[in-house]
Amino acid sequence: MTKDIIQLTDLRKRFGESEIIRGVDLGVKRGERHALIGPNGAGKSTLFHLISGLYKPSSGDIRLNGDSIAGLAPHLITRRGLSRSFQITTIFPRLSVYENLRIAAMARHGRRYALFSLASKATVINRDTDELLELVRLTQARDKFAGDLTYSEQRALEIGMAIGPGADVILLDEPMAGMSREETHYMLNLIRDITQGKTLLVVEHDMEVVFSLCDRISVLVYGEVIASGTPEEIRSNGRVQEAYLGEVPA
Ligand SMILES: Nc1ncnc2c1ncn2[C@@H]1O[C@H](COP(=O)(O)OP(=O)(O)OP(=O)(O)O)[C@@H](O)[C@H]1O
Repeated sequence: MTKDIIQLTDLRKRFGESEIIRGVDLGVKRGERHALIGPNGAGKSTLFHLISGLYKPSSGDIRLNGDSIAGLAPHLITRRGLSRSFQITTIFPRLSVYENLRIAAMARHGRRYALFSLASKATVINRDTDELLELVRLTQARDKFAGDLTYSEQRALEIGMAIGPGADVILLDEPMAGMSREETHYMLNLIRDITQGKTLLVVEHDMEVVFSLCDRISVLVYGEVIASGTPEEIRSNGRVQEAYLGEVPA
């Protein structure tokens, strides 16, 4: 089995005349935390949409665990063990925190679940939901409407929804967007915890977060990966310094 759990090969995406993803080769190793960074409009969200199945590639390949998932529908990709969160909030505001997470926990058992008896279904799902509540640190808020949570609690719930189905690979799109320093710190610890033993691919603009959280970083500029490496390698890369104009922490 390949070491790369996600493998992109000469991946391209065109919208009409414009090629937004221009021949991306990228490997994400099993068990690593990998950041995808790049200036606004570089194509980071587009790349996430391609990996998670929201967009179909114009050409090239996407492999998950060695198998091609290029062009598969999002729910089929989730079933193969890849979940993502979105920049926009995807929780159900008029359901409680517990009910939201219960929906995500139900997705964990897929078709196998239909074979359980009613009683064991309830037991397994309640256990998984309690575990999720604790993992995203929302046990105190379990009975609140999701819509009444603070902003950072909503983002934590959203991450819970993304990991609920039990994915090995988690894609997070700007998890720190709009957060204060304190909230960022809280979220950073939470992400460290929930991605323990899993693979994380994260798009994030906060360079301090990227450099402290991730094992490897890839830099996307105008639809091309200009560098991929450890934080040290990325920090000392001339092309990255040029693209970032000193935003990379020393
Ligand atoms: N559906 C679409 N149709 C046409 N152009 C699109 C579409 N989606 C994205 N683009 C274009 O692709 C380019 C890359 O957009 P994308 O949102 O992927 O960048 P990004 O790196 O995620 O930016 P940001 O950091 O600002 O979120 C932009 O120029 C955008 O206008």
